[in-house]
Amino acid sequence: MLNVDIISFGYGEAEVLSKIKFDLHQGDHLAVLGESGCGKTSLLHLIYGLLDLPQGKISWNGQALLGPRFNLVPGEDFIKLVAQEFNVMPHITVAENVATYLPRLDADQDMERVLELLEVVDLADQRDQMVRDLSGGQKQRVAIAKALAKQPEILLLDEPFSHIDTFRKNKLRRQLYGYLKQRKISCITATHESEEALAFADELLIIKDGTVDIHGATQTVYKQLDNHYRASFFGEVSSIPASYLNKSEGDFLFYLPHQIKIAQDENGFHAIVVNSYFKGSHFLIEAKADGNLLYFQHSHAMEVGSHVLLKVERNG
Ligand SMILES: Nc1ncnc2c1ncn2[C@@H]1O[C@H](COP(=O)(O)OP(=O)(O)OP(=O)(O)O)[C@@H](O)[C@H]1O
Repeated sequence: MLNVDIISFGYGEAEVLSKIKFDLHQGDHLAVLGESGCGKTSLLHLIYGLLDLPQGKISWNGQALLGPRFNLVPGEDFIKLVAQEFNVMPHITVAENVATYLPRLDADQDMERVLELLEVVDLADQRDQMVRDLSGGQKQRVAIAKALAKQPEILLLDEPFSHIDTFRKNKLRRQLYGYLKQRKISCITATHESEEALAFADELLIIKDGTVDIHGATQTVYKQLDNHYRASFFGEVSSIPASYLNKSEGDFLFYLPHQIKIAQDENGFHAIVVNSYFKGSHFLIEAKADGNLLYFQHSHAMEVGSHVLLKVERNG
């Protein structure tokens, strides 16, 4: 089990992370979400041991994970990090890159392992290509295969599919996260991609202003997207005055598009359609209720200026 207890961490005087405490069980997948600059990369680098943590403690199965002050070569054998500036060697082939960390005692066995990993990241056909000739997304996949070669117990992925097109992304995610689950490799991903977090992570951790905004099982967190910051990772957020909803919990309540519906009876609040955006399977309708912009889904485009009566359903 991974135990993270960051009391305080900063670069120099400025504090970047504080009071971040969580455990992650073997084989579980945690997705860390947060706005740019909130400290996701710093968190991964602390866990990996690229940074020293003066106040707090991080350990894996009881063994402290220490920074460069204590560990001349950062990182332990059982933990791998695929950083945003992925670490690949350009002047050797894809297969040779992946084989870098293998024991090299049995060439056939090594090649079998390399091919298995290249299948996971969909690069088997490129195995003899020089890495310098690959695209950014392909290099990123080589870095992932390389990190997996020696079967780590924990894999840290910083924006793992940022360079990869949507077309390929979904298949890769299924293959990679499926492989990690099957091998019980714990995984922490820092990501902006809520879809990936929802579909593949067991737990979500949302960081705000350097500290934990919410942490818990994915579906539990999803049911508690009740502030603007949290909800904004999962779609367009509508801020609706509590008075419209006859509620007294705060000035505004926050809803995602699928939680706002057209009311079929008179029990609703009025809004005026401002725009319709085609989303493929549906339209996203932008409407205004007094000065507040709202977003909801609808099966077809709506005429600009038309009146709608809306209601909300938190679990809709
Ligand atoms: N080496 C450094 N020296 C000083 N400040 C740094 C250093 N690295 C990061 N920071 C600062 O620490 C804060 C957190 O940065 P970090 O890269 O951890 O955020 P992030 O959430 O990963 O951002 P992004 O999503 O944009 O990658 C930022 O304000 C950043 O400017």
